[in-house]
Amino acid sequence: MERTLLQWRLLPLLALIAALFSIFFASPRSFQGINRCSLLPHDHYWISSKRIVTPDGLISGSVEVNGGIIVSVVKEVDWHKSQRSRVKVIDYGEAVLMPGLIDVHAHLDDPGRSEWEGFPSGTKAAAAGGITTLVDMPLNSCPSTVSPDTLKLKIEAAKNRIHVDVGFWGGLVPDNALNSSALESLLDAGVLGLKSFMCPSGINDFPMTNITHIKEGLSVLARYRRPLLVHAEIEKDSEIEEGSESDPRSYLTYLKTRPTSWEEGAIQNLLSVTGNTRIGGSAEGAHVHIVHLSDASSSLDLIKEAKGKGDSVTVETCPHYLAFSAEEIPEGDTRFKCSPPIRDAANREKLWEAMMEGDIDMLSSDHSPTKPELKLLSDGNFLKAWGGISSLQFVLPVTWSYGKKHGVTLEQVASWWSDRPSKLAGLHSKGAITVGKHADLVVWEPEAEFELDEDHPIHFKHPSISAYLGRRLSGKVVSTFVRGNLVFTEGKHASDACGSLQLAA
Ligand SMILES: NC(=O)N[C@H]1NC(=O)NC1=O
Ligand SMILES: [Zn+2]
Ligand SMILES: [Zn+2]
Repeated sequence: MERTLLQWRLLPLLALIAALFSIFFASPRSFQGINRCSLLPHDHYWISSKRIVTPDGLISGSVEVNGGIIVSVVKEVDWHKSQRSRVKVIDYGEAVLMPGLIDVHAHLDDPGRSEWEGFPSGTKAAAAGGITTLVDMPLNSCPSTVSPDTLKLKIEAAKNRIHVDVGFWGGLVPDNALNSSALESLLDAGVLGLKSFMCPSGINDFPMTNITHIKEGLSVLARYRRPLLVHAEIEKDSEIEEGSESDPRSYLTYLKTRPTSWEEGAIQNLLSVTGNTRIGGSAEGAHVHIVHLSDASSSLDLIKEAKGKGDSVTVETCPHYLAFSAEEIPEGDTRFKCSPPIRDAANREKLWEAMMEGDIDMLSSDHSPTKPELKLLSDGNFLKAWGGISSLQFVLPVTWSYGKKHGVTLEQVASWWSDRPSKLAGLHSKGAITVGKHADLVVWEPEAEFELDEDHPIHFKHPSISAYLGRRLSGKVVSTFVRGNLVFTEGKHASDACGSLQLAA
């Protein structure tokens, strides 16, 4: 008797607890309360768009996301009401839905030089620009990423501070290049591949490698099937005579210090060992990727020739080489200083031609900022200022704005910025809108124009040093999703930094 009474009293209480439980933990509102990684209170939803860029071409339809993964891609005509009755549908209308960009060449400078950029600001800028994965370069942080211990410092520094996914390249330097167990331990620790310089890097603890270092590095990389990225410039006599009275504020003076023969010489030297990467060669499985090509003449011809012979070689260029020309760089405007240098307008047109022909495989930002003091903006001395372009947030609109007149298609943009980079970095769960891949997505409006003035919210640390400031661009990023989390939309970021590390297994 007593027991039944107790049950009668307990039951309503239990029901109340159950109701409260369901309100707090199951409703969309409470989901938002606990998932601070996403601005969207849903884990399972559809995204509709009239222009979805898929590997099979542009479609009008919907993409279903569940648990951070793309679980279906359906054309509009095949999309039945029943499929979407119980889940959220976000309809972006005419805005383009594309795989998120993968930037395989960014210097985030963290730890050690986070006053130059840093993981939080750099990855926020990436999210605002539709970039869903960044691969961080091993130099400009302090120390450089050249060993398992220094990689560990990167991993620690990135913890809970990255708004998009991040992977790392390790450094191939004279200290580790001829020591296969040192390289193996760095590769075992999870770097996606290695990077080396054929000329001084400008960073003391990242010395340059010679061709023997590169050859040895490739033989280790072959076993891991990971790439070597190379800054291909080699020091030759400059066209400026010592002691001459050349004006350091003139861009032409700087251009003459790094002529095309520097790129050509390095590439010639580099390609003397890439034959080993051919099928049946001693370094089969390794791959050489030439970063930030600027010279569209003999250097490019050499690369084409090597590819023709079956060498495993790819090449990237950067939006700044496609947008700017030497002729238009104002006197003393060191925001445009980078290496290799931006060359003349005729070269820029040839770079575009190579992009359209497929001779250049992909794009990367080479976002390499510094403190404004080191850009020497008031001095305007091109020979002394830090070389590096700040562009991270704008690479998509820049590619589109300057590519339009060359007839660039949305599919090409997705190939240059997502598909090819995902393959280079071995990020096989990323890079395309297909079933089973991470739901890394960008929604953007190619037709929307905006003025990059002081009122435009810029998320990288030092907007004043960006050469893009003052430009009018077309292509506005509306939303960015990283593994299903809506990390950026309508100018706002999700509050928590929930990017994940992409370490090679
Ligand atoms: N250290 C570094 O970031 N260097 C980069 N800057 C640049 O303009 N080219 C580079 O390789
Ligand atoms: Zn470089
Ligand atoms: Zn770089």
